Amino acid sequence: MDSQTQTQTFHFVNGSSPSSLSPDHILPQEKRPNLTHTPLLSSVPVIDMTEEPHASVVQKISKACEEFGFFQIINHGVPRELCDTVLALLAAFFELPPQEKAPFLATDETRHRQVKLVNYHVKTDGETRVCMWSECLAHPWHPLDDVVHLLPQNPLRYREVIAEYSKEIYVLMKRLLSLISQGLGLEQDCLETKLGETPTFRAQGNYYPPCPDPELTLGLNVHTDISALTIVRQSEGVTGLQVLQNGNWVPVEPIPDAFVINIGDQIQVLSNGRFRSVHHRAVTNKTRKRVSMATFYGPSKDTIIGPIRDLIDEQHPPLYREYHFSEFLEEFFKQEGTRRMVTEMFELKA
Ligand SMILES: O=C(O)CCC(=O)C(=O)O
Ligand SMILES: [Fe+2]
Repeated sequence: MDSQTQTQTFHFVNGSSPSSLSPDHILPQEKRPNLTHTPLLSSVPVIDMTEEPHASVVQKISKACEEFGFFQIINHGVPRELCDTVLALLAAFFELPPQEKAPFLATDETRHRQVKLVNYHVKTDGETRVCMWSECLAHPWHPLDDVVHLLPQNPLRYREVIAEYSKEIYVLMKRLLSLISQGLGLEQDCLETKLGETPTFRAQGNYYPPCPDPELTLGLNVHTDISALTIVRQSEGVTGLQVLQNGNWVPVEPIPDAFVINIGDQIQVLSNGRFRSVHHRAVTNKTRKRVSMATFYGPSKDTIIGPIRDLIDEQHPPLYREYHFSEFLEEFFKQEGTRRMVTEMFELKA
């Protein structure tokens, strides 16, 4: 047994042990992952960020965003040790005794807190809540100065290491936004400008303990990311993230020292549907815990989002209407627990 295998120390924040699957984690038949039907043949493209010429990186990213909405990057310049430390510290936080995690737990009253521990759920038949097999720690990642004192103090180095990681991710995020803009045939700074001067920077650390019966539950329910762009660092050696591709769930295999990048709903709209925000989910596995750190970049509430004018012509009429991002968020919260149809609400019907 290696150090990844056992997770005896993990307890859900409500004190329950992950060694048995309580009824409140069991999904109704039609929402279960159906793992035996997962094809292993194809996965999302892997792009070497140092490849020459530069135009070929732009072209590969653009193709991946059109076809998959997801890709992985290697040789990205972020120190590997730093990323490993982030995941190790996240794991250490979730493996603290429940009473130490409890102050971070979001309740109905505290759900607007900047820093919060969330156990997501799905609402089945209107009211019944099924809990996901995960715990998530959500907080801003940039700028950190205003919130660093609200982040966990245990493990001891969490604040300091997140601050360092945040600097690296900031540089990478801007670089990716520029490459994606170029892939759309736009000026390098176009997407960053359209996403506004005061973007929203949210991070979510996800912890999935080993699960006694992965067929009956999910780590994270099917969703698209409502922001613009996501950078995910995932544990090595454990598969869990799956992406919907032509009606099949395709695993995003962990590649050493890679980041998973995905397009969110706002770039789908800005690109007038050319780049896709794709449904994805996290499944669990029987023997190993899995940890991931997702960092999101999105607009602020008062930013106006709509298809970029340069991408619209007679052959490409606008597919979406313009909206304030606050409207998008309102719709998102209204649809909580149901099938995600937020982007559809802003579609212009021919
Ligand atoms: O755990 C993962 O790899 C996926 C996380 C994710 O989709 C999210 O946090 O939005
Ligand atoms: Fe996601």
